[in-house]
Amino acid sequence: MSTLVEVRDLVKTYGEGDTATPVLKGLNLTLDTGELAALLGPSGSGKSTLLTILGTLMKPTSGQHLMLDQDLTSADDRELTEFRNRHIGFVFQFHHLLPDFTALENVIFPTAVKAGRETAAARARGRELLDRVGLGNRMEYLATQLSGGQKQRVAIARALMNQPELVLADEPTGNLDRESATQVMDLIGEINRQEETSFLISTHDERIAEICRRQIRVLDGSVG
Ligand SMILES: Nc1ncnc2c1ncn2[C@@H]1O[C@H](COP(=O)(O)OP(=O)(O)OP(=O)(O)O)[C@@H](O)[C@H]1O
Repeated sequence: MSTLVEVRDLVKTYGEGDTATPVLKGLNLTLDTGELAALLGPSGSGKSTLLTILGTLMKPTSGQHLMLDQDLTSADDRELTEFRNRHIGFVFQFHHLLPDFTALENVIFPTAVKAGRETAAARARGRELLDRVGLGNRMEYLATQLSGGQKQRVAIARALMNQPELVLADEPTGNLDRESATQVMDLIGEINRQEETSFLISTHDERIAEICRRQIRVLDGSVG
């Protein structure tokens, strides 16, 4: 397995002076291609902070962040946006689907907007992904006509549009009942096995974490 992501001595402190809040305190972590890893840790331990940095949405205060052998710590905003669009997908606790649009439109719009147009290829990929996540018969449903678990499966399809090497998921099952949560995790596991996409999934749910092959625990600003 090859190394996909590497962070070394990662430090993140919010604020300055009296209000400075150190969150990550020299964290080291390596993720390989094709990993399925759970990110665990008490509330406030810095899981979301780490995911936000790994997603290139925020820079660390100090430390090194490499992905696909590129040094992202020294990249500028334009380079980071391009890198993120090509290589990283996101799934959040709340699906953030556009309510007045169909499942298919929700899957292809973010990519279409970034590309400046909606192509036939994007529509074909969107349809294929919705089939993959078991929503082939719901493509034309509006987001508001879908259940919570179905919406989250649309969000997973959306995250996969650009064939990212890494999908970062921040409590993707946090808002779902047990059965839907298990279905969403089974789906993530299946995609991970079939496509070699690495997943890093923050969760409070040990049952969800056990489904993952690796458990990464954040404690006191570093990985235990
Ligand atoms: N923008 C910010 N400014 C100041 N402090 C912040 C900011 N974002 C997060 N924090 C603080 O950083 C710490 C870590 O927050 P983070 O959201 O990363 O934790 P978490 O492990 O994801 O928590 P949870 O499991 O509750 O979602 C918390 O103490 C939080 O208050």
